[in-house]
Amino acid sequence: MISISEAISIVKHSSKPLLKETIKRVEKAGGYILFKDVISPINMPPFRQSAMDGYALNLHDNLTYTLIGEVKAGDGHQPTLKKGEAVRIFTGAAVPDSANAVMMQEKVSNTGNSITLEIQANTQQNIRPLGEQVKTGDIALKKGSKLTPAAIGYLISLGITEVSVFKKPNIALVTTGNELIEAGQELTFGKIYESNSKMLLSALYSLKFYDVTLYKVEDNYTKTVETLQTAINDNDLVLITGGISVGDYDFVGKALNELKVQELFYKVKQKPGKPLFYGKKNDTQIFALPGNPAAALSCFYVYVFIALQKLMNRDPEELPRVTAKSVSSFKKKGDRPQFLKAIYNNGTVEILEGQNSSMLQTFALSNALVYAPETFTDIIEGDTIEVILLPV
Ligand SMILES: Nc1nc2c(c(=O)[nH]1)N[C@H]1C(S)=C(S)[C@@H](COP(=O)(O)OP(=O)(O)OC[C@H]3O[C@@H](n4cnc5c(N)ncnc54)[C@H](O)[C@@H]3O)O[C@H]1N2
Ligand code: MOO
Repeated sequence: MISISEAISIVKHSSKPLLKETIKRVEKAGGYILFKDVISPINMPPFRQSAMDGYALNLHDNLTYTLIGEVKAGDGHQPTLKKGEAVRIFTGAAVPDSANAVMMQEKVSNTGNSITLEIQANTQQNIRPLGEQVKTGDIALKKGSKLTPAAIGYLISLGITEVSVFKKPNIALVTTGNELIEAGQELTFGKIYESNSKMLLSALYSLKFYDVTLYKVEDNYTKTVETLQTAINDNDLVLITGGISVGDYDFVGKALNELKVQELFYKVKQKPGKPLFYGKKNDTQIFALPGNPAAALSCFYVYVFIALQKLMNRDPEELPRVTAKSVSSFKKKGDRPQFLKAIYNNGTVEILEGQNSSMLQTFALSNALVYAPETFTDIIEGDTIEVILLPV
């Protein structure tokens, strides 16, 4: 049995960025990382733009200008202004080539055929130059940039519709167990509703991983081998729940062995999640999470999260940890370090009742996990303790 810190370090060292390219529609590429530089196909702005509602001027030494026309946003015409002439203009409209300043209308009095400025305009005032943001052929966004909402808007503003991005992993979620039936069906005696797959699917979606395939397998050795083989062949990351402990019908460990999955660790000194398995086959990473739902989710946040971040070359590698003052007391049993479901609030933390790894009710109220190391026996109200903040 290895320690939590050893297990974390093995996951960190064994997961590498998935260096595969995929092409995405820009509007669907939020959260992805650019695989290549994006070159701008146009100047932005594509023409000299007015930044104000007002008047475009061909400057001269006098404050009064003759009004000769109008250009609205979207107009394609280009009036020619002689020195001392002006056109009415609006924000976003093309400034005529012959105009060299725009004065906002608040600083102008209009007499009909002419206008008078309160103060003289400076050359190029209130004109957004052609290509001010980016020029045709320049790098608009560099390889490695994250596609934030602003980046999506920027690329679309350049007329770009598709981008090359780092592929996100294809993820398999495999549930095992004869006792599992799908919510919506009648609950017969001895069965329970299968919740791990939807719970982990939701956790993956919230971290923006959408390429997830669900697999279900009964407690049958041959079927477990077949299902895991397909899941491993077709995916970059495989998350299995259940069947990893020592019972006669826990076939996951034996199946992974038959499939020649390289074991990187099995069993971590922690509560919950002792029978956690982590391994690799070729470039596919495999986590066998304990079937107990709260243990599966706790392992997801502490270990699988790291693998996901590393696959995407994202920071931070681990969920944030802070220290907080406990507002509750907790009696720790046994010598395994524990992750405790808790509510963190502004520097304080409340450890909840009901820490059993079969219980999701407590987890459903939590936004944090308290880390109680091996050396702790009891946590007393007022103690300063380490807290992992969950992305909920
Ligand atoms: N003799 C021993 N027995 C057990 C040990 C041990 O060391 N020696 N460890 C216990 C610990 S700790 C855990 S954690 C569990 C892990 O067992 P498995 O990973 O093999 O999981 P299962 O036995 O298949 O299921 C455990 C529990 O979780 C329920 N479950 C499973 N899958 C789902 C699902 N998809 N949705 C909802 N609930 C699920 C299942 O019905 C069981 O109640 O082993 C202990 N035993
Ligand atoms: O490791 Mo188990 O998760 O304590 O029930």
